[in-house]
Amino acid sequence: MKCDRSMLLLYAVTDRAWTGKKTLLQQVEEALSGGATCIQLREKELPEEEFRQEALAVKELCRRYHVPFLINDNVELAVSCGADGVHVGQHDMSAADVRRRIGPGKILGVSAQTVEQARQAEEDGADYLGVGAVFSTSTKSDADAVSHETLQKICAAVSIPVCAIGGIHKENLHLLKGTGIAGVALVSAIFASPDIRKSCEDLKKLALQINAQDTLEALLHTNIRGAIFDADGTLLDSMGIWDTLGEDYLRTKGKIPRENLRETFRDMSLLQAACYYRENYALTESPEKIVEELNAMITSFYEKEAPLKEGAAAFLEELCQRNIKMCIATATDHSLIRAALKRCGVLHYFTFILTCGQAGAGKDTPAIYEEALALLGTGKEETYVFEDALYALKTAKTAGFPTVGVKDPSSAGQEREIIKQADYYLYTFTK
Ligand SMILES: Cc1ncc(COP(=O)(O)OP(=O)(O)O)c(N)n1
Ligand SMILES: Cc1ncsc1CCOP(=O)(O)O
Ligand SMILES: [Mg+2]
Repeated sequence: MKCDRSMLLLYAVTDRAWTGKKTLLQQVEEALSGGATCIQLREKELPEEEFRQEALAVKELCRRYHVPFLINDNVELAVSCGADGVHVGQHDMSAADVRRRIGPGKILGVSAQTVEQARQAEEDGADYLGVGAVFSTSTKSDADAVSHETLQKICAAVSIPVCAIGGIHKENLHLLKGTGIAGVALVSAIFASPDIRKSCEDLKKLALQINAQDTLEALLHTNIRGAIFDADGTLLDSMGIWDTLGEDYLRTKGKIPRENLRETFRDMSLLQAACYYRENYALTESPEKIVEELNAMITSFYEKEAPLKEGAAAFLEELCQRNIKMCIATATDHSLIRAALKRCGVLHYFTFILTCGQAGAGKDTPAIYEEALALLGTGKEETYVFEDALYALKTAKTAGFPTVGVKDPSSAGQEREIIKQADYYLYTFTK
């Protein structure tokens, strides 16, 4: 029995701290009946012979449920009792030595906290990685913290499946959405629960939802029939223009910007920004002329530069192959978005471009999404709204649309909330 991604979906790692009136064997059976997809026997203090007897009993139980049975740390016991595999960490026997000892047919799980360790483990013959602690945990006092960014990087760096571990429970499991993990490994959320079977059932449902086997892949297997895409920050890597536009403009006038002018575009209209530059940098042009020149720079950016996000073209093609109707819903000028999408070679995927101007309202109300939906002619529950901005995503979600959050640096401060709110979260369009 070798490892595949589905084995890691709901990985129960034992701990006898909470057996109470039950035996560990009974607890493991409850976990199996609740849908655990893998069992790891983790005994840190049990005398060797008791460990062996227990291992044999748990092995038989797992056989009945056709679920892989692994032993933590003790490689010799895993070999002698015929377990399906063994899990070792960075301070245990080296992965390469374990692989030599157990042979090619047994499952080898290795803990990794960094990309380097992950790559090394794969090279040494690991079948899967356990990465954590991804949240704070009191189950393992010496566990190093692993950020979600590192978890995501590890998933992208290796081709073996990865499960997250450490402090995961029902309330925070969704935060792992989109990291690329195949599943979650849990100790206390399962074995400290008064109703292990029910907890496993609930956790498995959540794990299935966030299982980013590939979020893109998962999305394609939903009921999706229509897709409403925001443009800036979602399909186009265009938000950066606002960071530099003010400074770039002043430089064209031979002025040296004294400050970061990003706020002038975030908090002011173009006309207000023009007046601000005029007053603070002694420009002689009228505010209207400055607006015209700023607009020319913006137009040039969309017409000549604004790039498509990596992988977006291939994703749109996949949606198109599946006959999914697509449109754009944007607050930006129609002609600018059209020009950028045309230059990037993806305009033909969209039935139409709808702007907030045309809908008569911004994305703080659902008018644009409702109008786009009516024009697409698909059902609301099968029409997914793709947005990078939290406020827009919330509007669509509140209006009853399934939502897909798309990562963009401009929304970095809101990322956690977007992940929480969105039904799916795309860190990237690349597979
Ligand atoms: C699935 C899984 N992932 C990680 C670990 C941790 O292993 P390790 O770092 O060796 O720590 P201990 O569990 O031995 O205390 C694990 N056991 N399982
Ligand atoms: C074994 C292990 N490895 C990293 S964190 C951890 C403990 C996980 O336990 P819990 O799920 O109760 O936080
Ligand atoms: Mg260990």
